[in-house]
Amino acid sequence: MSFSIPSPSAPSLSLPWQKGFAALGSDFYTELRPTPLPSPHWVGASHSVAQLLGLPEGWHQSEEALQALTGNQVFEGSTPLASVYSGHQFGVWAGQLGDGRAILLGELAGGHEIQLKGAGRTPYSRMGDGRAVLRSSIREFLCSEAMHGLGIPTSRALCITGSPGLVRREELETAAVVTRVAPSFVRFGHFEHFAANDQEEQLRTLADYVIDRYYPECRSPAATSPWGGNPYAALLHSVSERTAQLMAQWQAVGFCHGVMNTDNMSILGLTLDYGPFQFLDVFVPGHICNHSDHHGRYAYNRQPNIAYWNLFCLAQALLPLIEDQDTALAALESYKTVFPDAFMAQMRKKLGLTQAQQSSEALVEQLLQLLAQNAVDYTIFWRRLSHAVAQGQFEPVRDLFADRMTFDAWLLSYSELLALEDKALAADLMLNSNPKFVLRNHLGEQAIRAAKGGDFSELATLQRLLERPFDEHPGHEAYADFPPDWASSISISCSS
Ligand SMILES: Nc1ncnc2c1ncn2[C@@H]1O[C@H](COP(=O)(O)OP(=O)(O)OP(=O)(O)O)[C@@H](O)[C@H]1O
Ligand SMILES: [Mg+2]
Repeated sequence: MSFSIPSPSAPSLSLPWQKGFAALGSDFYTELRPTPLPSPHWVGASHSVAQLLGLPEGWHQSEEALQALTGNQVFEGSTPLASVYSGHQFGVWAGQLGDGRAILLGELAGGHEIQLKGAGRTPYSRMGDGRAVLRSSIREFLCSEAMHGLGIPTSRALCITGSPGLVRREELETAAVVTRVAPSFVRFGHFEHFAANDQEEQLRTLADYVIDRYYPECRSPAATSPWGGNPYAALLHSVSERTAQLMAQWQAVGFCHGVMNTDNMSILGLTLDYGPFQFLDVFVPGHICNHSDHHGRYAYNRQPNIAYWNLFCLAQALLPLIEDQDTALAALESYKTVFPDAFMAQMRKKLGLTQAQQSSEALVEQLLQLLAQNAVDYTIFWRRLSHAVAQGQFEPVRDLFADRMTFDAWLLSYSELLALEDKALAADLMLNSNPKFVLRNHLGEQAIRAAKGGDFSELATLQRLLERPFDEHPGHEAYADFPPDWASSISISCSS
């Protein structure tokens, strides 16, 4: 998307705000205005999110939009707020947290909440400055839209605005604001907050709000009957299954979140909070993407178990409403089958297999071992395999493995299962399940370096590729290539 100079004659953005989360009352949040940033400018925007929100053509030409989405003025009809939540961070109860730098502008009539990340201090900022830097904002913006392009549930990002205003991290950096969009930004930590403070009335109000708005089926007899008629257990069960599905998608695409604290877990099963995330380059099951995660709690291969641990925290928080511990535990039980089943379903699609065969499980297990032992690039392997099935030519895949004999043995077993499939349909399924483009760290880094120098074209190019990651995009092969040597020296921490 290109930006024109804001025109004073651009129409005023009259947006249809409605009371959603804000209707819960002041126990749940603090109303406050964002803190202005000097001389804002556009950095990037998502046309598809603008369409989702029903924004008028040319919205990004409006000075009002630029100022309001930087937090320098407030849209008419919006009542900005910061919500309170708590949470477990790195497995330890952290007490009260809350939106320390995210400010919810409100909810639009279509049911989309709009939130500014990096819009200034709030009562929940603790020692933080309420800001986000350009670097981390670009990563959040790009990855939100990349995940959507991959078909993985996520918060979305409408735009980034930048400012020459300075923020101190390891060094001085410039500030930016990401406008995030989601049906709800409620986290597990919101429930933990009211449970920890023995505020059962507020806990119930929040749970009722989430059920009525996002999980109305949890009140149906079919959903509540396994749980003695309890809708809160039905909610826990639904959240657990959605989370299991999300983990299956993360694992299948090779996504490491990096900070799976309970305050970063969406009650809607969305990917939330893009901090030190990483898409795997080489397949290393124990890969730790967050430089600050010294014990590897959030390593790639631990994510499904951590999600279950987090769900257990949610179950504990909901216990006053569910009333019975065995029921709460039972509501989580299906995670243990839904996750592996969903993961296998994802892997079968990646292999172009449409039928669930017992032998496909062993095939996937052997393959993952082979990928790890041979230090194979995860995304490139799957894309090459998809083309190999399409063209019947496996040499480019074989080239990725040092241990060719073991790979050949695997290929033989795979070919037997593939022989049961329609080859063209299998190849098509694979090319639509195995992305050519993922947001590798070094690609994000290149866009960030250019943007720091005032050139946002690299960001726009990368965004365009990631929005349609299964398309070939001829001429952009470099973006689908192996990472350069310097990629391994990129260090991503919680600093953002
Ligand atoms: N620069 C900052 N200023 C104020 N609060 C911050 C800052 N950075 C993080 N926090 C707060 O610290 C807590 C944990 O931060 P975490 O990194 O998980 O979230 P985040 O990246 O700020 O935001 P979100 O989860 O909304 O994407 C949250 O309460 C968050 O608001
Ligand atoms: Mg967070």
